[in-house]
Amino acid sequence: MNPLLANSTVKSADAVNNGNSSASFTFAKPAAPPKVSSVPARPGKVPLEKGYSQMDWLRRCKTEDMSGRGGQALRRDITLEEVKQHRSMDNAWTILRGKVYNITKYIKFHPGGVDWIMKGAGRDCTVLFQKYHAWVNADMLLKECLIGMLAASHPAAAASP
Ligand code: HEM
Repeated sequence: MNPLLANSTVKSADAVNNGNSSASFTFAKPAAPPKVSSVPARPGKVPLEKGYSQMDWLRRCKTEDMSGRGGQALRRDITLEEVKQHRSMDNAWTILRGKVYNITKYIKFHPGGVDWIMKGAGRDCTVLFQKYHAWVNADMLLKECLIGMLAASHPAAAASP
């Protein structure tokens, strides 16, 4: 009989040593494990296509024009209305802490998957970003995707440095 199993009845060592075969004790039935929801607490990372790791991304950032600025200076006049025009897979901008990024080329590299990052396309993704991964260093990862800053008149522009 396995004493680790619920309600196993075994003779105690004293009982055996004393020849008192009537002494015995019962293991308490362990509490049932807590019910676990089938919905994960966090959505988790998705498998990415070969060649789409964060290391691949950083390597490509050294040679490709990721922002689409084509060497033009950073802008300081981007409005939310303009950002809203860029919310498709092949043309996606987002606002993060007052900065405007062209994330089109990053989409397939996003470790959380395309669907998640597209929720931030054409809008301010700061709240979503903070919710899922406030620790991610977007300044570093999206450095080459920077187009400019939100126009100073926009409330979210206050978050820009
Ligand atoms: C726009 C810039 C974004 C960047 C640079 C970015 C970057 C990343 C990185 C590096 C990870 C992996 C984190 C890890 O290793 O634990 C990740 C995971 C993830 N991201 Fe993003 N992300 C961005 C936007 C978003 C947005 C807007 C959403 C939600 C709408 C989102 C949702 C997620 C989720 C759900 C994961 C999986 C988290 C997990 O591992 O549990 N991301 N992202």
